[in-house]
Amino acid sequence: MTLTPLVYWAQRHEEIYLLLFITSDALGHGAKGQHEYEFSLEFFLPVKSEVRHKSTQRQVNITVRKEQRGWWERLTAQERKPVFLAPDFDRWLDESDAEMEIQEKVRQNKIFQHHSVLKTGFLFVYNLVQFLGFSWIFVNMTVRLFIFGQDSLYDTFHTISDVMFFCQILASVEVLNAAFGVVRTGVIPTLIQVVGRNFILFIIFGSLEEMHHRPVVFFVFYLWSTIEIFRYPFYMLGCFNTEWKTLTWLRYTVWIPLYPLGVLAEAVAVIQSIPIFDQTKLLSIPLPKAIGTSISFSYVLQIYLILMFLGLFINFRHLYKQRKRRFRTKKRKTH
Ligand SMILES: CCCCCCCCCCCCC[C@@H](O)CC(=O)SCCNC(=O)CCNC(=O)[C@H](O)C(C)(C)COP(=O)(O)OP(=O)(O)OC[C@H]1O[C@@H](n2cnc3c(N)ncnc32)[C@H](O)[C@@H]1OP(=O)(O)O
Repeated sequence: MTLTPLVYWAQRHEEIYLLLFITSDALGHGAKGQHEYEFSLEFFLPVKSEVRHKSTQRQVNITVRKEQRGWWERLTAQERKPVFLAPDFDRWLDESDAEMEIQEKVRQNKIFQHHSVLKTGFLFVYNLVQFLGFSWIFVNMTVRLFIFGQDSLYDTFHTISDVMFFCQILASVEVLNAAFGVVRTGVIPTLIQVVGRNFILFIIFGSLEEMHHRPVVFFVFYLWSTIEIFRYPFYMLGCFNTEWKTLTWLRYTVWIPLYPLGVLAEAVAVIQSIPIFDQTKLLSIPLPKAIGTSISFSYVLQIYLILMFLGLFINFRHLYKQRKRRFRTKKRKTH
């Protein structure tokens, strides 16, 4: 038995919406089981041949595009409305409301485009500044290593630290970017990365002069900057939705040896600093007079050593997932 569905309709200047309700009692037939549904409409004016539709078990949504933009005084060519046809009040708008809806969409679109240009510009400049900073660090350290050999390991802090301070303070922006959804990444891995590095830079190296001449500074700075000279240009290309395959591969591969080595170098720095904090009592936590002593900062460092390996585990897993995701989907243009 062929049934006629209930058809609800609404229009916009460019489209017609039809909503078909497929119920067995459509138009009062009250029949059960599987049925065929059929209806025909002669539209008021010509429409385009391509039709979009989405169905669920009980309804079908159809969108038909008008051949010419405009407002129709009715849906069908014949003046008498077919019995199965009714207005879709959920989507019904009169002509002026539909016009306002279009204007609102255009306005929203403009705002979105404006925001998107600002966001891209901001990210591009941020990544460029970081790239230049870390490149300067990397090139400077490499050249000094070639010229001065082993001696260069002992004065890394004095030659490099100002630029490293600048880049790492600026890197805090990445936590905000992640937190406010400016980039599609997790807050926790970014926070671990930024807090972890800044702890080493400002507390271990920055506050202890005794650490400034240690070769460990060289290894930590070199490992940090090596990944960043690939990561930031990768993001710069990403701002324009493009990529260079080799760079992508490097960004998502070089961390595999660098990250554990980086954490190892940072751990060595923390371990080397423990006796210095013990001797100097720097940053020690004072206790009430009744107890009469203070807690050495080295206890905090021991806890930090454990956190470091936890951080390593979380970020290693995160980077591994990002790598898998990246090499699974190849949706970007390649150059
Ligand atoms: C809660 C506080 C606890 C503190 C505990 C402290 C524990 C300490 C542990 C410390 C361990 C840290 C050790 C570390 O310092 C050692 C080293 O760094 S060694 C050197 C090697 N290191 C690395 O390789 C890591 C480098 N860093 C990173 O990769 C990132 O910082 C990280 C957050 C770890 C991962 O990056 P992300 O999640 O952003 O991954 P993606 O690159 O895949 O990006 C995801 C999407 O976001 C887009 N994006 C991200 N940033 C930008 C940007 N600046 N500009 C434009 N676009 C950006 C990116 O393109 C991706 O988008 P899409 O998916 O569309 O391509």
